[in-house]
Amino acid sequence: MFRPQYNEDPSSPTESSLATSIFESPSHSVSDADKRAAQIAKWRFSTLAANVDTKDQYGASSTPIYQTATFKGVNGEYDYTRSGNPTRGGLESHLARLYGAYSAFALSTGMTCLDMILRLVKPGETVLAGDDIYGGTNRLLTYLSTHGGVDVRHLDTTRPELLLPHLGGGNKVTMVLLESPTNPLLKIADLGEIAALVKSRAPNALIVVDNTMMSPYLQRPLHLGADIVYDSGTKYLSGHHDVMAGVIAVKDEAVHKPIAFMINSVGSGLAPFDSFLLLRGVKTISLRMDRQMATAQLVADYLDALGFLVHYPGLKHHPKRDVHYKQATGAGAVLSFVTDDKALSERIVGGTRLWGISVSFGAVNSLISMPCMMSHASISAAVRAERGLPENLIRLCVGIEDPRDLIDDLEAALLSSGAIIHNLSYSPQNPTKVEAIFDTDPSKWILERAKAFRRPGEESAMARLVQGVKRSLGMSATERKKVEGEVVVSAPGKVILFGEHAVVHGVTAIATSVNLRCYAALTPRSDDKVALEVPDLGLEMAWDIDSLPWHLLPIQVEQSGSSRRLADKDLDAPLLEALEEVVKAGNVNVKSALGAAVAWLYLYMTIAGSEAEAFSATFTASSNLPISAGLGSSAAYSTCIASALLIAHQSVPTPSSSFTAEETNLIDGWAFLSEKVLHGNPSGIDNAVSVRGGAVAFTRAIGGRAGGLEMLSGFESVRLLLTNTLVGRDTKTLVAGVGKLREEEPEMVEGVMRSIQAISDEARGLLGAGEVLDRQRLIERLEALIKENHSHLVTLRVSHPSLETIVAATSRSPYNLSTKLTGAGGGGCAVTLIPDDFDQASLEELIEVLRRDGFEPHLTSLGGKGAGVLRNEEKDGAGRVVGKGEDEGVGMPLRAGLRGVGREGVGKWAEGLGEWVFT
Ligand SMILES: Nc1ncnc2c1ncn2[C@@H]1O[C@H](COP(=O)(O)OP(=O)(O)O)[C@@H](O)[C@H]1O
Ligand SMILES: C[C@@](O)(CCOP(=O)(O)O)CC(=O)O
Repeated sequence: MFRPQYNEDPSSPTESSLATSIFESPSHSVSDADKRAAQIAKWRFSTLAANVDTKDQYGASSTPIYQTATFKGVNGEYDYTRSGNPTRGGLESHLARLYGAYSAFALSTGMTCLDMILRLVKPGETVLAGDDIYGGTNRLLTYLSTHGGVDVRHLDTTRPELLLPHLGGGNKVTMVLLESPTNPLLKIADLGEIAALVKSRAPNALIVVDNTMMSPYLQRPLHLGADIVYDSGTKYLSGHHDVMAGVIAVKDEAVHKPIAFMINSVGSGLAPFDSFLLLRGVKTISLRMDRQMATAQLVADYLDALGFLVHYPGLKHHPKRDVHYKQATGAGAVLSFVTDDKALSERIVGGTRLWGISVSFGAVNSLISMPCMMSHASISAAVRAERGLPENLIRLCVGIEDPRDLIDDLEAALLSSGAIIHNLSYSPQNPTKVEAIFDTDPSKWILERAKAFRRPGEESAMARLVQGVKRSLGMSATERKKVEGEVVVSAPGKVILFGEHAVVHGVTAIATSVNLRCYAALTPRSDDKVALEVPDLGLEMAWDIDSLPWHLLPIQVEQSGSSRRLADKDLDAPLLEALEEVVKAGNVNVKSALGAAVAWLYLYMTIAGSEAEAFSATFTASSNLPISAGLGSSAAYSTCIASALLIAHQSVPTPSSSFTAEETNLIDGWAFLSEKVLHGNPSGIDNAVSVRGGAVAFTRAIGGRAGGLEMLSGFESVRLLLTNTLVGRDTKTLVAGVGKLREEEPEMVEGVMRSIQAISDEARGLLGAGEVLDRQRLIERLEALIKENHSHLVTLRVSHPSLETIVAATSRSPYNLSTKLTGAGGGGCAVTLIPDDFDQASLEELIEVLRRDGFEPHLTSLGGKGAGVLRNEEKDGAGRVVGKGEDEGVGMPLRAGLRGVGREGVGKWAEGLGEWVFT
C-alpha cells in the first residue's frame, strides 16, 4: 500500500498529493522534483484523475498488470501479493491523491471495506449509524450487534442534535458511520458539523463516511473532519459495472496502521487485474459524472414537474440543499421518487426497457430499481416501515445515455403503467420545435415535455368533459375492464411421428409433445393500449384499443354459459384482412412477425367479443422451440395466446390442480383459430398436442365425418434423435402445395393417403394401451413404418435435399437407422428412431457426423406436459411472484424477466417462478 507523507492542510485536496514523492523520477534533480510537485499542486481533480504515474521500469504509460502471487528475492519492495502488488500499489497511490488522503487501500468490494473498518470496534463499544443506509451496511451492522457484542444505534443523521444524548456520559461511542446523501432517500447529513460535535464529546470516536454516492470527485469527507472514507469502487470510481472493488482512504497514520494490518492479515486487497480495471475506469470519472449529473438533474426536474415527490439534492426545494452544496460540488446521479402505490411502481419499473432493472449504481448505463425489493431487501419490512422507507420508492441511477432516450423510455413506462396520463388541456407543441429547445436549453425542454402530462386524479375540468363525451359515445375512455394481475402461461411443441400432411385431409396422425416450450405473460397496463412483444422475432408493437377494427367483429357470438364462448369455427376474412393492414401500418412486413401479430390481435379481439370487454394489456412471448422447424412452435405460441386470454377474461379459472376436460377443449378451440390465422388450413393436430401434452392419435373431423382424439401411452420408451436441418420453411405454403397436388393428381394422392392411414393405424396399435408386442419386434415395425411414411412424404413433394442428406447419413452402414421428416417438411426437422441396443459410441459418432454436415441433432425426450399456467398462490395480489431473496429483482412484473432471459434461459426462468398447473 501507498504511504505518502501526510499533508497538514487537508482543506486543499490536491496539495497532499503534491507532498507525495511518486512523481519524482531518478533522472530529475531535487529541484526538478520540487518544481514538478509545485506544478502538480495546482492541478484540479480531473487533471489528477486522468494522469496516473506508472513508475514502470520500461516507462509503460498504462500501469502494467503484475499478475503474480509471489515476488522473488528477500529484501525487495514486494514479496507476496496479499501484502502488496505493484498494480494495486499504483492504484492506491493514485486514489490517495484523488481523496487527498494520507493513504488509500484498494479492496475486493465496498462491503469488504466496511468489514475491515468495523474490525476497529471492540465488543461492548457503540457504533452510531444513520437510519437510511444501504441494506448491505445494515446487514453487516446487525450481524455485528447480534454476534460481535457491539451496540449499534440507528439515528436520523440529518439532525446532528439527535447524536448528543449518545455521546459522553456512560456511552462508549467509538465509531460514527455516516452517508450523505443517504441511500436511497438522498437525505443530507452535515458531515462537518457532525464530525466537530462528535470530536468535542467523544474525541476517540472515529468518523467514517461511506462516500459511494458522491465519489471523491464531488465530496472529500477527510477534509470535513472524517477519519476514514470508503467507497464502493464498483460504482462511480470504475464506472462500467465490470469490476467489483472497494476503496478505503484514511486521514493519518494512526488509522492507516490497524487497517493495513487487517487487510494484510485477511488478504482482502484487490486482485491485480481488478486493480488495473479500476485504475482504468477512474481516469474518466469526472467526465462521466458531469454527464450523469446533468441528466439526473433533468430527470429529477421532469418527475418533479409531473408532481411526484422526488428526492434529489439538486432540486431547489430539497430540504438540505444548502448543506449539501456546502460540502459537495454536485448532486450526484442517483435520485428516487415515490408514487404512493407499490403496484404502480412495479409497473413503472417493469415497463422501462432502456433503464435496466438492477441493483447497484454508478455505471455508464442507467438503472432503475425498487430498493425495498432489491438493494434494501435485507432490511426487514417492519424496520423499513419504522425508518420511513416507502415500499413504493423507485430509485433511478442515471448513466451517460442521451437524456432524450432516457426520458422517452421513462415517459413510456409512466404512461403505460397509468402513473401519468395525457394532459388534455395542453396543446402540444410541434415535436421538432420541442426537440430544438433541447439543443439550446435542456432544462426548458424538460419542463415543456412534462407539461404534456399530468398525474391522474388531478383532473382538469376540460379533461373531465372530454372523458364524459367519450363515455357517452360508448368509447370507454378510462373505464376499461381490468385484468387481475399478470397471467403467465406456457405450452409445448410437438413431433409428428406418422401422418403429417395426410392429417390435413382426414387421415389419422400420431404425434407427441416435446420438452421445448413457448412461455408467455399477459401483463395489465392502464393506458388504453394493447401491446405485443415477441423478442424472438424482434417484434414490439402497441395499438390504441379504440383504433382496432371492432366494427368488423362477427356478430354471431355463440354463447355457452355466460363466459365460456367457444371459438368460432372459421376465420372472418374481412377482420383478418383489416388486422393485416393494422399490423402492416406499423411497418411489420416480415411474414413470421406479421403472422404472430395478426394471430394475437385476432384472438385478442374475438375472445373479448366487443370493445367493451377488451382490456389494456401487454402480451409477451418467448420460446425455446426453434421457429419454423416443424416442431410446432406456432401451436405452442397459439396455445399460449388462447390460454392467457381465456384466463384473463376469467372464461377459464386458474385451477388448483389441473384444467377440466371442458376447459382444455375450450383452450384448444381458440388455439386452433390462431393456428388458422398462421397456417390457413391446418389439421389441428399441433394445437391438440400442445394443449394436452403426451402423445395422441388424431383424426380431423372432415366433411361430416367425426374426428377423434385418443391419448396414447406406449411411446415413452422409444428413443428418438431429432435433427434440425436449420432450413426454414412455411407450413402454410407446404400445406397448400399438397392441397394443390391433390387437386391435380387426385388418384395418386388418394393412394398415398390410404397408405399413410394404414401406417398410422398400425402405429396406433403398437403405441396404444392395447396388445403389447415383443420389444424387438415393436422397434422393427416402427422402423419400417418410418421409412415407408417418409417415402410417401417424398411423393407428396414436401421433402428437401437437406432432409434427404439426413435420411442417407443415418440409413448408411454401420448405423442402418430409419429416418423421416416430421411436420410440414421443406426443411425443418428429421426424426430418427434409435433402437434400444444401438451402441452408444456409434450414436455419438453419428451425432458428430450430422453436426459436421451443418445440422443440429438432439436426443429428445418426448411426451411432456401440455398447456400450463403459473399458480396464483405463488404470486402476490398484483400477480407477481413473492418470497425470493434480495438482490434478485423480484417483485417486478414477470414480463420483465421473460423479456430479458433470452430463448436459451426461458425454460429455467419459468421453472424458478413457482408452481405450475397443467391441462
Ligand atoms: N415463439 C413464437 N412467438 C411468436 N410467433 C411464433 C412463435 N413461434 C412461431 N410463431 C409463429 O408461427 C410461425 C411458424 O410456424 P411454422 O412455420 O408452422 O413452424 P412450426 O412448425 O415451428 O410451428 C412463425 O412464422 C410465427 O408467425
Ligand atoms: C404439415 C402438418 O401436418 C403439420 C405441420 O407441422 P409444422 O408446422 O411443421 O410444425 C400440417 C397440419 O397438420 O396442420
